[in-house]
Amino acid sequence: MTQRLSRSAWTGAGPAGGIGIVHLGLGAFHRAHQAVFTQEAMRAEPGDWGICAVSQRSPAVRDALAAQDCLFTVTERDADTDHVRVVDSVREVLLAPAEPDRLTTVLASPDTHVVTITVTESGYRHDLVTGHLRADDPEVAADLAGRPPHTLAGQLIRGLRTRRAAGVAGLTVLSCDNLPDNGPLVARLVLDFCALSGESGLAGWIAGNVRFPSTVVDQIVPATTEDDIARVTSRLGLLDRGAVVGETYRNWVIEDDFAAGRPAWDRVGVRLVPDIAAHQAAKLRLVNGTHSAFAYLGTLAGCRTTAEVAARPEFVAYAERLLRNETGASLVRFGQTVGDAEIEALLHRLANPRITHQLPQIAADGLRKLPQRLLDPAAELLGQGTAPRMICLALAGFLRCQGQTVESLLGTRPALRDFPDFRRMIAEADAQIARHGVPGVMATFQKPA
Ligand SMILES: NC(=O)c1ccc[n+]([C@@H]2O[C@H](COP(=O)([O-])OP(=O)(O)OC[C@H]3O[C@@H](n4cnc5c(N)ncnc54)[C@H](O)[C@@H]3O)[C@@H](O)[C@H]2O)c1
Ligand SMILES: O=P(O)(O)OC[C@@H](O)[C@@H](O)[C@H](O)[C@H](O)CO
Repeated sequence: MTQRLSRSAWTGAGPAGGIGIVHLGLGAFHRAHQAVFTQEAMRAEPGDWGICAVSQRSPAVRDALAAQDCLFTVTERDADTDHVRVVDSVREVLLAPAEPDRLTTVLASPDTHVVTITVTESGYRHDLVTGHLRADDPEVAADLAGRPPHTLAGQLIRGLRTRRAAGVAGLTVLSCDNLPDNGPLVARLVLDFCALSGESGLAGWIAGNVRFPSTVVDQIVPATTEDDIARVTSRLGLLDRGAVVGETYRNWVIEDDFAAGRPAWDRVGVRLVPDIAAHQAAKLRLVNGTHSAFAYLGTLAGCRTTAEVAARPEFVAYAERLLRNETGASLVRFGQTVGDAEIEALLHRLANPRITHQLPQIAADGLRKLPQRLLDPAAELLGQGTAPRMICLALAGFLRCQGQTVESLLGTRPALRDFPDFRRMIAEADAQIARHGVPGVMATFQKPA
């Protein structure tokens, strides 16, 4: 039997120093992205920035990493080669529902200066229109009633309440989920929680001591497969059940507004900027908007992965129009233009045949993803008198794939109801798909040979 990855089996790991970061949401993305940047930052500038990484629901990743002294591999995979590294920046793993008191203790520790978050769009439990905490969510209500918390806001509040009571200084909370204004969103949710629990003193302390910078994260990291684990095991000679695989491209932009210390992320390629709005809109609209369009239209055309979609010239021609004339053109509001080289580079990323990003993973939870990815640019184009026809095709694909109604889609961005033409364009796109099928509609975008 192959020996398991561990600190005794793998001698290349760095010293197991102290914890300075708590990460909520121990999924694939955190391991490939923030954990790698943090490892590199600690190599560039040593410090106690080890991560206590918290599984929110399932014990699987916690158990896998706990059996490996928290070590795991990240494979950065391009079209030809794999670059494998062992990551040692995670120093403790927890399962939140099983160890709520340990989670509170580490959130309240004076050594903890940063909390990072990747709990997916649905993990915030916010109202899509108001952006406020959904007090009617049963999990939020149960946390408010005083059980050991299960929700993001409940967990943060319990830690911050304990921190304040112990006289410990504030910290920085960094959402790394694909949500617009993700910093203010988390700030609003914790302050809403305080308002609902009647803790105005705590709310005042949070407003004065805790910072919530927004971030933009970018790296395609699909769910790990058994084949990925088998490959890395044969390469390393050690079994790694915590392995993750991602593309070689990796980007992180953070609004420069920290409460206290942080790892030397700026020394390893992380950009700290005064204003993140343009970076955020560009990433959500170009990368995630194209991903969503491919997920719905590609599924209807019988594809299973983004690479299969991006290998079809008619889809590439469609995406070029989407990116150039619509999602890219909408960035003018942020003072940005999108050139051919950028479009080509993005489509090259999506076409990587060795990254098997399953379309259902991207397609899931569309009502929580599409507003920032495709509806906001559509609204801005409509406001300028431009018809967002490529976006409407993607939305028609979404409605068909997920059995949703236009009403539920527009309910996420009610201002779009002011554009009756928008409904008509989505209906026309749907009629085109009904008449010709997605491959037939896509074929109309292909340049003549
Ligand atoms: N994977 C990527 O390519 C990628 C790239 C950029 C950003 N992200 C961001 O990271 C998020 C997570 O991606 P991942 O690949 O790690 O996914 P994953 O499925 O591997 O992990 C998701 C994590 O979120 C937690 N979670 C899911 N639903 C939750 C809920 N309702 N409440 C609380 N916790 C919940 C899970 O327990 C798990 O820890 C994405 O949704 C996205 O916002 C991912
Ligand atoms: O992870 P989600 O659900 O927010 O969206 C799926 C993908 O579009 C996304 O994860 C991308 O891979 C990523 O955002 C690229 O940086």
